[in-house]
Amino acid sequence: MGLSIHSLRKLKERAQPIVALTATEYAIAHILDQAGVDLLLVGDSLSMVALGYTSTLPVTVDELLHHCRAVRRGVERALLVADLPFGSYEQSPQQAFSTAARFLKETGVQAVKLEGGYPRMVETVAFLTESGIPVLGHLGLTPQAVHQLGGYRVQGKTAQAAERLIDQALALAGAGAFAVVLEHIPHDLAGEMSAKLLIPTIGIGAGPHCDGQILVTHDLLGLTEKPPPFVKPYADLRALIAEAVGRYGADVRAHRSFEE
Ligand SMILES: Nc1nc(=O)c2c([nH]1)NC[C@@H]1CN(c3ccc(C(=O)N[C@@H](CCC(=O)O)C(=O)O)cc3)CN21
Ligand SMILES: CC(C)C(=O)C(=O)O
Ligand SMILES: [Mg+2]
Repeated sequence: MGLSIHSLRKLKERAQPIVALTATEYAIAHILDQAGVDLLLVGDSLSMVALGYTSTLPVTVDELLHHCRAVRRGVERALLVADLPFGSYEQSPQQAFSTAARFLKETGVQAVKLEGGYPRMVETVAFLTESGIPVLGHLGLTPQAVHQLGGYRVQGKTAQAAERLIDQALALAGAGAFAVVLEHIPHDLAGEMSAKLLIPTIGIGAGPHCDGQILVTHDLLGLTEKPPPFVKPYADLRALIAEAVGRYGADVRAHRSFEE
């Protein structure tokens, strides 16, 4: 049996950090799952890293469903979560339910993530969880609101904004969210929120005091041309791929055998 939302809660209770990453397709997802990642998110960031758009806004429900089906075939152990894309859930709890139900029915993901909090998304999270759909919250830098926020800046810097984030996180937990992503907020604030909440926090650019961490896999592996400033690169696959392809090209052009 793979991990469930309850396994994540137990990890928090035992003070064991949750390891999370994004997944976009079958082959890499299989490697990440076998490597022991606890949670895999088919994030709408694939709009940028896999589809080449300049924001997360253009990716459609049908495109994300396609990626979720591919990832699902590669994942046995990790809890599999799908981002609900911009425009597919904000109108009403009913719209969110219809979209989320498609993800669960058509792809086999176990939960959905949506961005935002007070007051509308709290109501939506309650509606989904009461309908049996686990929801991962997402507060702080919510990239689908990039035009509202005026860029991908740190959020929650003033005392008032910090207070508001804490209130929203508590409200999402009260509405039944099984965990919440905290993106690009001050590290001490993320620590305070992690201590106040019974549900796990999963940070990205939010410091080491969260109950878990998530990164975009393309950033971790060094496949992104200009990754966000909070990413520590663990590999340089761009260089590795360029070098391998260079050697292959040299073999081909020299009529060298490349079969043995
Ligand atoms: N590949 C990738 N990785 C991510 O982590 C990611 C995405 N894409 N797409 C959606 C959002 C966008 N993210 C980002 C992108 C840029 C910054 C960044 O450069 N921040 C600067 C200031 C930018 C500004 O003021 O406009 C900073 O110093 O905070 C932060 C988060 C995080 N998310
Ligand atoms: C990085 C995470 C939190 C995300 O929302 C995404 O990849 O779309
Ligand atoms: Mg996302």
